[in-house]
Amino acid sequence: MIRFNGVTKTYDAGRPAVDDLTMDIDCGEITVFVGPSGCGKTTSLRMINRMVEPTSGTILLDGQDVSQQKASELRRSMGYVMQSSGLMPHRSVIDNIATVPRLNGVPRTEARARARELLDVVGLASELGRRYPGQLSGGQQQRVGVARALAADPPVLLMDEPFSAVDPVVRAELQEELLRLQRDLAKTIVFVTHDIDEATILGDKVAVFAVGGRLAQFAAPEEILRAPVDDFVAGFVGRDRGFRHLSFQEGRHVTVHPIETIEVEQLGDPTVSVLSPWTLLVDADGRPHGWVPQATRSSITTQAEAVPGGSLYTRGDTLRRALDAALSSPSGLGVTVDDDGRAIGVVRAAEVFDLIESARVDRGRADHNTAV
Ligand SMILES: Nc1ncnc2c1ncn2[C@@H]1O[C@H](COP(=O)(O)OP(=O)(O)OP(=O)(O)O)[C@@H](O)[C@H]1O
Repeated sequence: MIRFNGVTKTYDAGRPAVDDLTMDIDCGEITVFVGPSGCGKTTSLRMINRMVEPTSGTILLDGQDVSQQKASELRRSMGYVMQSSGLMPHRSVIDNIATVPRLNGVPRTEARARARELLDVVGLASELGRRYPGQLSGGQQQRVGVARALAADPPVLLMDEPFSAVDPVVRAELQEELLRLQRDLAKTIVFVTHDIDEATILGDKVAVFAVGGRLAQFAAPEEILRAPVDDFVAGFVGRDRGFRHLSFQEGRHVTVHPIETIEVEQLGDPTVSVLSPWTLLVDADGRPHGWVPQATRSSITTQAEAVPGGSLYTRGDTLRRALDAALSSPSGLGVTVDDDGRAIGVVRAAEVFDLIESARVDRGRADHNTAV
């Protein structure tokens, strides 16, 4: 566990960058520091590995005061990933990943072999290992940054806005990847971001910092979205918090209705009759490829002429995903797929709303019972 005990950092004589921070960060979880620019997130993170020294207060790592440990050793014992990936441009990807093990005295061949394994762990093809960082995309560089941080198998990973320099699609992939990795590795991860969406997606716990380095709320993301502790947190969490909160409501009970489908090869075949106003176009494996409206059914002969579909809902995923699938679909029907991506039916927005409403009523009752 990492314990901040009344930690204050004042850089100049002025206002503290971090003000009397007291919090416990649990092992094996992702704790996210989030807040507006300049509120002390990075300073707090860097005090954990002594890149920054506190002005007062103590930080304990598994009960040991970090100020009593050698800063260089402490830093090497924790993985650190930052926004710019921080890779050394004149070293190959493999040698970048092998850096810390080499500093720790691991022989070169062993360190490289481990680095190759890590490429696979972070989802990169092994041939990329021979390239230089400048020959990789931004997203690939960030994956290498994660691999490098994992190379010495540290129990603690410090991540400072690691995904903020990549485009939203790559960013979402990297977030998924980090969650997947964490399911296997169960590291203690402290992750800094200014993006509340990223914080609620990744965090087991989220610490919302206010300007002036004050910890405004520290709780599970669901609680922060449902019950922000003050106006600052409510404002920071933003107008969409009701919608975001749906990410924490499971969609197990959403009804999946059957839907008429037509295979790509059947397009333009006059003998294939279609009755529904919207027919789902699928490939030979049953994967969805858009919609065929009844009105234009006879004129559509290729997949490219079909109406593009919305987001897909994987059965059992959250209510947010179910609702998004329905609302983003041109037919108003959210295409639902199984774990292999095969279409199994559709969900309706109105029915998702009914589930949201009954969950709200149940929660109200539970809160009432707790109160009495
Ligand atoms: N080395 C430094 N010297 C002086 N002041 C600093 C230094 N580093 C940070 N600060 C100040 O401390 C405050 C907190 O900065 P910090 O970088 O920790 O915030 P942050 O929440 O991580 O911000 P951002 O999201 O913009 O990175 C800011 O007012 C910043 O200007």
